[in-house]
Amino acid sequence: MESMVRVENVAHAFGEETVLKDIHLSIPKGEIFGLLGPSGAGKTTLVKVMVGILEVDQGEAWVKGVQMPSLEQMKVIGYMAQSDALYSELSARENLDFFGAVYELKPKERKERMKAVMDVVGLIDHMDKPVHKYSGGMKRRLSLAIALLHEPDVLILDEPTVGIDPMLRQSIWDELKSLQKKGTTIIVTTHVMDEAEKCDRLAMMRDGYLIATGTPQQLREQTNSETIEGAFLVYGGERE
Ligand SMILES: Nc1ncnc2c1ncn2[C@@H]1O[C@H](COP(=O)(O)OP(=O)(O)OP(=O)(O)O)[C@@H](O)[C@H]1O
Repeated sequence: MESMVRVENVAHAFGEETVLKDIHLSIPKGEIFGLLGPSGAGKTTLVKVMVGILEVDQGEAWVKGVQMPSLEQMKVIGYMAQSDALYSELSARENLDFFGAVYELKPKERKERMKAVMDVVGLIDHMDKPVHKYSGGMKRRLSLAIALLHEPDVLILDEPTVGIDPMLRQSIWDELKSLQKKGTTIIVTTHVMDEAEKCDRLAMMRDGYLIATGTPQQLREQTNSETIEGAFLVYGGERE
C-alpha cells in the first residue's frame, strides 16, 4: 500500500537529552494512526519531524513521497499543534481567512470551507468573536478547524480533543472517520484511551523509543490486557 508518511532511522537530541531514538514508521494512505506514550516520551517531537518543523540530527521523514522539511509539502498537511497558534486580537473569521490565504484558497472556496469547518467544531455562532474571548476548549476547536480548512491529505493532530467535552469529542471523531473514508490519512497523539481504540493502528512510545506498533487488538493481545489502558501500563513500564 502507498505510504503517506514514512519515518526512517530518526534520532534527535535536545542538548544532552536524546528524545528520539531509532524511529522507523510507515503509515499508509487512509489510516488513522495513534501515538501513545507517557508524558515526555517524545510524541510531540516525532510529529514535529513529520510536519517538517524540526530538523533532526539523524534520519529522514517523508510525506507523500517528498522528503521533509518542505514548504511546498505543507500544503498537503493539516497540523494542529499542542499549543494554539492563533491571533488572539483577531476574530475566528479573520484567523480562518488569514490561514485560507496562506493555503491559497480562492475567496469563494475559502468562504465555503470556513463555514464547513466551523460547523464541524461547533463554532459557527462564534465566527466574529475575538479569539481572546474564546475559552481554552473553543481555541482548541478553532485550531482544529484551521487544520481542516484546506482539506489536507494528511492530518497531524497533537492532542486534538484536550479540553473538549465528550459530546463534541464524539462529533469530532465522527468527522475524522468520515475524512478517513474520503482517503485522508490521520495521525493523532492522545492520552485518551477510548480515542486510542478508534485508531486503526497505534504506536506506543517510551523514552524516545517506539516500543510497540500494532492494531489496538494486537497490543491488547501481546500484553494480555483487556483494555488499551492495560496495554499502555505494561508498555509504559508501570507494571510487569
Ligand atoms: N524545544 C525543546 N528543547 C529542549 N527539550 C525539549 C524541547 N522539546 C521537547 N523537549 C524535551 O523532549 C522530551 C520529549 O518531549 P515531547 O513534547 O516530545 O513529549 P510528549 O510525549 O509529546 O509529551 P506530552 O504527552 O506531555 O505532550 C521531553 O523531555 C521534553 O522536555
